[in-house]
Amino acid sequence: MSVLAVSGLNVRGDRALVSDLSFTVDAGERLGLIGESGSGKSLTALASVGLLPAGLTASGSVRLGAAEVVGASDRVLNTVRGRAAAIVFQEPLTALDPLMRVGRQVAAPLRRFGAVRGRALRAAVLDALAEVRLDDPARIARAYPHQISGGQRQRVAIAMALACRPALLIADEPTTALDVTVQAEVLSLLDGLVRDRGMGLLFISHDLAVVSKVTDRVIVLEHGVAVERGVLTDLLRAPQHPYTQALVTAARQLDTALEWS
Ligand SMILES: Nc1ncnc2c1ncn2[C@@H]1O[C@H](COP(=O)(O)OP(=O)(O)OP(=O)(O)O)[C@@H](O)[C@H]1O
Repeated sequence: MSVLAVSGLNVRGDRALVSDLSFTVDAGERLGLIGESGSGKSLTALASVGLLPAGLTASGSVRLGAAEVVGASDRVLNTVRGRAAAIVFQEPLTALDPLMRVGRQVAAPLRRFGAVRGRALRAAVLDALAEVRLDDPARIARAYPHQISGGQRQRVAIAMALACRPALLIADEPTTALDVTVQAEVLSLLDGLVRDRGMGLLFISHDLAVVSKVTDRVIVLEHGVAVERGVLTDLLRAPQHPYTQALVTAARQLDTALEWS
């Protein structure tokens, strides 16, 4: 069953930003959306949950769980956001309130979706922080976002996204702002959590090497248009579109450079 079904999606501002895009993500399936900066990846993610910025409009169809997102009211969207899909953004501070202790922030979705209170809620917060492999969850829960590292903040953002038990996790460049070692740890964390929970994953990145670590199937976006799609290993072996060929060559060159460094 599809947890997300996008069909003929168009996003427009004063020009076409995403054009006639169609794809599905089934439960337990991982789809990578790859393309350079400005290719429409984030807008696709935002349109999928009905969060396009003001001034942009979507047409076509986005079915998220049981709801049609395109044209839906906020009332309808609020019933699916969080539960049907949760998003992790590149910059974890987007998801975190700088003035609120981490524990209270993680508690909010747990209270809302898990209906737990009091001591059980405090225990659930610590469990959620431990699940994203944060050492000393009690200390992290007491901290303000600026008192923990970028990697720890991204783990907290992941814990908050997962607290709603979403059927689909949308991860928009979740490791781009992190240094390479932390990046690898967070990718392996995401990989394990998605597998354990049987969630669908829509993983967005400009980096083919990163996408190849967590997804099996990819769509290549160029100027808002899907120019190639397929199983990642096939695409790496025999990219068809010139743009995909350029992405694969660039990733190989980087790999070779790293091997030699
Ligand atoms: N609020 C907006 N109003 C007008 N145009 C926008 C708006 N947001 C994004 N765009 C344009 O839409 C296009 C796609 O943007 P999008 O953020 O989806 O790209 P992206 O592939 O996610 O890139 P990046 O990796 O840099 O985030 C870009 O040309 C961008 O300038």
